[in-house]
Amino acid sequence: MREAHTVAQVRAAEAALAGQPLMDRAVAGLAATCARLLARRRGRVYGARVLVLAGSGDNGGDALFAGAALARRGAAVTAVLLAPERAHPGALAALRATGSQLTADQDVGLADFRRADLILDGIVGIGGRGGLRPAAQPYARAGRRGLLVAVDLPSGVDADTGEVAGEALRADVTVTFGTHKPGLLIDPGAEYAGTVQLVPIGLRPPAAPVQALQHADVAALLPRPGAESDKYRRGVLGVLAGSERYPGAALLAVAGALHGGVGAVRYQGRPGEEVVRRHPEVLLTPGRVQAWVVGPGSGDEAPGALADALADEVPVLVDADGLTELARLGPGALAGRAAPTLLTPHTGEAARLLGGGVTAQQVAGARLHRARELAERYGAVVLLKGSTTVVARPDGAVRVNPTGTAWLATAGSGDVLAGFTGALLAAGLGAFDAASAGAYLHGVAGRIAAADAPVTAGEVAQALPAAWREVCGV
Ligand SMILES: NC(=O)C1=CN([C@@H]2O[C@H](COP(=O)(O)OP(=O)(O)OC[C@H]3O[C@@H](n4cnc5c(N)ncnc54)[C@H](O)[C@@H]3O)[C@@H](O)[C@H]2O)[C@@H](O)CC1
Ligand SMILES: [K+]
Repeated sequence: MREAHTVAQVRAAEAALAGQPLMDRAVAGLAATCARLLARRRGRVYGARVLVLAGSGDNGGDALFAGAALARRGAAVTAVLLAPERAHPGALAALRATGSQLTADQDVGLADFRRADLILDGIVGIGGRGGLRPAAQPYARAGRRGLLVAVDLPSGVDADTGEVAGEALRADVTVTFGTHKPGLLIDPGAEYAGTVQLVPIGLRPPAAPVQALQHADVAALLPRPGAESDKYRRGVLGVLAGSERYPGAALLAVAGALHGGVGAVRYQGRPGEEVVRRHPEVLLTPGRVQAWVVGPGSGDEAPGALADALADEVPVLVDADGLTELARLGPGALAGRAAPTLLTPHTGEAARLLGGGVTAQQVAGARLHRARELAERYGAVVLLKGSTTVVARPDGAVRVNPTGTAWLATAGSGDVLAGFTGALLAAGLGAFDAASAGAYLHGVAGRIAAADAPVTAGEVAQALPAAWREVCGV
């Protein structure tokens, strides 16, 4: 599991270790990574051209110290100071002692930026506020041929949220210290971070408010039938999806559901005959279910379908047209429910649920904040889909999904996700776990099915068993 902590938590954990050589540990890890990258790229560190961009705080200090370490191994290092009068004095002295060039001339800096083999972005770290300052902005736009290594996080990315106000430096590798920061896991910030490497420095932060699960974590959550299981004990999922107008959504939601570890899927929507023709395993008779999926392709039938599902005191996953109807009704529609509700909006649906003129673009730019806001307002677990899928609980706990491929942005992909995740709910997972495991496996299936080429939602559903096997290591 990757864990991410807020700036305040990092500061508190650092304060608890006052007197320990935290910066030395950070710099040692940073310099070792840079040396490894240079050796891989050009065979050796000796003779490499390295540019250090150093701001006014300890982030700049880390970059300058690492530059000094590389200079001692024969790299030709230039440091550009963005706030010369406030640069870290000890780190400046260390770099000066190697005979490296120091300058405050940004034209020299930009020329070196374009031709360096490796650039260290130490403009600003967890102390950064409010986006890049004007002196740093040209570096976010300039072309380059070398690798860019962000120190702790890419300058311009908000550490706590992943939001980017204006511009940010785009890194190939981010070397982060002590713990991940939420902004490294959540888009748009995550996109700027490249590959993230964690350098342990001995911090002991509290429970992480933001987590990213990995294979073993998800494998531990997935349902496994015991010797005593029969189809009813493994759970039955009810699907209220599809309509005369949109029968495809029903087929895809059911296709996802059939791979989600339930004993049976009970389809209660309109195009029942077609569903059974394609999926003969499906039950059409009414009866008890352990969870509902409602909304994909429900069209005009969404109001009735949503009311039916919410009236049943079992977990309910609301998607697509169900969400549009819920946005019309408002959070009050969920107020009386004792069983969990899971909402799976894309950014447009999330904007509608939030109301008040919030746009899809605003949701995409502040995923963490908006997912938490929705979860709190509706008292429901929210799975906010998109370039980084974020799962938020009403108490603010968040899991960020690390799997997926841009090819998953295809028609019907969300229907498969809804059916599959609903099945995990019916199989007994809590809403937070079902949402995180559902998004995770759906992303792995997308990658397997797409293999770097366009993919259909049906193919993603077919790849779910392979994803399940990969994640469980069988
Ligand atoms: N505190 C510690 O124990 C450790 C800190 N470390 C490093 O220290 C960094 C934090 O250092 P600081 O607290 O000095 O903070 P930073 O170096 O991140 O930035 C603070 C400085 O940048 C200025 N600043 C704020 N926003 C800016 C912006 N948008 N553009 C330009 N300048 C801006 C501030 O005026 C302040 O002088 C971490 O990111 C990490 O790199 C590591 O060495 C590990 C140990
Ligand atoms: K930085």
